[in-house]
Amino acid sequence: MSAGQTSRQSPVLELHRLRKTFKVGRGPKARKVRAVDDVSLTLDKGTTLAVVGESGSGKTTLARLAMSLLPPDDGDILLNGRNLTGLSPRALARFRPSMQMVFQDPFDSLAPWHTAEQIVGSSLHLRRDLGPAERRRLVVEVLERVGLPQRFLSRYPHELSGGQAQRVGIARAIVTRPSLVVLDEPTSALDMSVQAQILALLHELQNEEQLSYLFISHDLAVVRYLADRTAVMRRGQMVEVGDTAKIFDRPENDYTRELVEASPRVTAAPAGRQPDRARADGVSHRVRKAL
Ligand SMILES: Nc1ncnc2c1ncn2[C@@H]1O[C@H](COP(=O)(O)OP(=O)(O)OP(=O)(O)O)[C@@H](O)[C@H]1O
Repeated sequence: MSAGQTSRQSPVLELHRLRKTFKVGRGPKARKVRAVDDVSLTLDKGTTLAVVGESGSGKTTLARLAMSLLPPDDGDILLNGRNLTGLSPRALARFRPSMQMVFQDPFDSLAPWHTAEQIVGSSLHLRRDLGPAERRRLVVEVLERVGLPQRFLSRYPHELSGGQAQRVGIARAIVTRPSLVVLDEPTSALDMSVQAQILALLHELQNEEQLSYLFISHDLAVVRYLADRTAVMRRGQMVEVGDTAKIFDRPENDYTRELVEASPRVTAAPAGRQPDRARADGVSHRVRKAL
């Protein structure tokens, strides 16, 4: 497909036969690592697609490709039907507000010398139509939306708890009303009770704003809570993808089965019961209690 081509009623994100190889080491000891090897995936509007797999399986590389932060060696990336592959950095910049990311460690991802207002407002830098008052109004609104009242506007990251900092990270991501939000282990650096609050917030925001999440995670209990569909990666390849309940209850691939069985906190949903994220059947007992 050619760059910039569109199609109607397409998924929010389409990854088509993506490949990415890294060269590791130098000289005669140099070798190639196939970080992402022929991976195709789609993400529909208002849904969550989780990508799981052991460390080094290629999840982060796939997320960076999806965000067009890294060029693929081969394959296509389509956002709302537009092919982003091969676009110049300048052309790509126009799509940046539509693709946002929430990072694992909120403190690492927030500039320490900026206030919450500046951090969230930075996402709006392309909105030249906004005057200072309107920009501030949007920032106040989104911070309230994530549970931070106006007094947080002037706070610096070091004046925030982990959960509050992650709320600022989420506000920064959603203030542009993005088509795609990549959640890169957004709760794994947080305390368990805070984790549950952030998950509940992400779930609520998705329902209200029809957000589409590509969710990278190690925590299968959390995946079961948040994801409609789950893709399992191993050594750069997609070994299985499907509805989350099916992946967890009736995995077809041996590796998926091993992964699910090795995660003690993931329980099977009761027979005959439809997966319902709101009931949080599969979420760990501790997270469920806190929700
Ligand atoms: N910039 C890079 N240069 C060289 N090799 C890389 C680079 N980025 C990733 N890799 C390699 O690609 C493979 C996939 O890495 P990736 O970080 O995508 O996996 P992951 O599943 O996200 O792992 P983790 O869960 O530990 O974050 C690994 O073998 C990794 O060492």
